[in-house]
Amino acid sequence: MERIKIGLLGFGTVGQGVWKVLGKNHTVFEKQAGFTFEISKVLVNDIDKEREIRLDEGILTVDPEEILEDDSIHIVVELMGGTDGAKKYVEKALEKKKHVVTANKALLALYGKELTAIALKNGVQFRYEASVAGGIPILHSIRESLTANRIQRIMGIVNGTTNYILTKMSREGVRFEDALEEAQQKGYAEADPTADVDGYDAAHKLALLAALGFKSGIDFQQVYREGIRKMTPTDIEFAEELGFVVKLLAIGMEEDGKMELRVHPTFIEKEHPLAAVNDAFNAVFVEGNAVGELMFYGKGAGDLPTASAVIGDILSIASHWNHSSPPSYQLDFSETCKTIKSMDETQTAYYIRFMVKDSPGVLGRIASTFGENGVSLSSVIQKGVGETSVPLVFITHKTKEEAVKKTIQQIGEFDAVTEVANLIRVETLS
Ligand SMILES: NC(=O)C1=CN([C@@H]2O[C@H](COP(=O)(O)OP(=O)(O)OC[C@H]3O[C@@H](n4cnc5c(N)ncnc54)[C@H](OP(=O)(O)O)[C@@H]3O)[C@@H](O)[C@H]2O)C=CC1
Ligand SMILES: N[C@@H](CC=O)C(=O)O
Repeated sequence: MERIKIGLLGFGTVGQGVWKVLGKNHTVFEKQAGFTFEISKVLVNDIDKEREIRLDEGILTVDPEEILEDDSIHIVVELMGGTDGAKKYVEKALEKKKHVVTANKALLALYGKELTAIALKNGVQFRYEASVAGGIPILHSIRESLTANRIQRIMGIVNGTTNYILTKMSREGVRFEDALEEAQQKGYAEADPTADVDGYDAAHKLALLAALGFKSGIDFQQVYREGIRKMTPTDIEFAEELGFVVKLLAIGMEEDGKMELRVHPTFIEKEHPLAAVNDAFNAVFVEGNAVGELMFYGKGAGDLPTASAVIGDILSIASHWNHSSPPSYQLDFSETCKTIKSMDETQTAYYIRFMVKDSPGVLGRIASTFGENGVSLSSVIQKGVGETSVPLVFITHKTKEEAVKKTIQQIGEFDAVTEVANLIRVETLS
């Protein structure tokens, strides 16, 4: 049986996952693909580092040229993360006419268009199913299975680390720092976890989903992004009391050629299908004009689920091995980017928490200011009578963000208001 040699760039959580799954299921792959697969070289930073899997001497290297210049290696799998080094190596691999598989959403969101063009020029495949939602086959589904639709909405929990942190904080009252450390130990977090916590990772994934779903180019800088650092135990308790759970949502919509692309912590009703998605699980809700509403659910991070998607890509490449023109599996990176709406134009409901001096008439004055700006309210909660500064919480009905910001600015100037403590968007089912 012919042997396909693979060079791995990176042997961390996902790289070792790929090694394990290839070892575990290799007979199935051989039968299915008609090839044997061998990981012949693995690039790392530090050969002597303690790892769960110890490789035979000679496989690990710190020299990328041992993979990129080796003509017997046909597939390069980039699992090192980061953008600069990864871009340089992926570019070179494609120029050397090697197929490339990557799980690196940051790389794709910033340089996907360029790399796709190089792959096309060299007649090789460039695949990245693992880059969005780990083990969930979401890119393939949108790209292939849902192609008969005009996709109108994509909304999901696409970052396992933040979902793990929010689940632990809400259910077990675990501190933010402790929950993050657990997520890092489990291999969910990026090498620099600010990418998770500050919403960059989810924004990279949303950019890719939008490119594919809404058939647009990507301008990553225009994706609105907020992370979960501002989530306090106080806001999580209010969410619970008001019948909501907090999730970091990636929301994309397209209408009349205009896209809305935003990532932010969101209150969703407990009955919402995404409310039941906990720990490092991901879920992506897709709405198409023929199929209606769909929801994809599964493990969005971790060694084996991510390896499942990476190896799926390797097997797809193998299934077209001797074809003269392999299918172009490209996102629509080549298209120009559709207009992206500003946040001021966005319409949603809001949770707003002020800290106020508990004096007569404060609540009435604040409520009237909302009314004067055309923002109608659906709930109000005041806590801790008689204290010097107490929380006063409002939930608005759906309204334009511009009006909400203007109202908050006016209220923030009242003497009785000591702090505009938080603003969190609310997505409802209706
Ligand atoms: N973890 C997850 O659940 C998921 C991760 N991804 C993506 O997969 C990729 C890999 O993630 P993950 O496995 O978690 O990352 P890790 O940090 O666990 O592993 C990174 C690996 O790459 C090596 N590496 C990093 N930079 C260099 C460099 N400049 N030169 C040589 N080797 C280098 C590291 O070497 P050394 O071992 O010596 O430190 C390590 O082996 C990332 O793009 C990530 O976004 C995608 C989906 C899920
Ligand atoms: N750090 C990412 C890993 C998968 O993409 C996450 O937490 O989702």
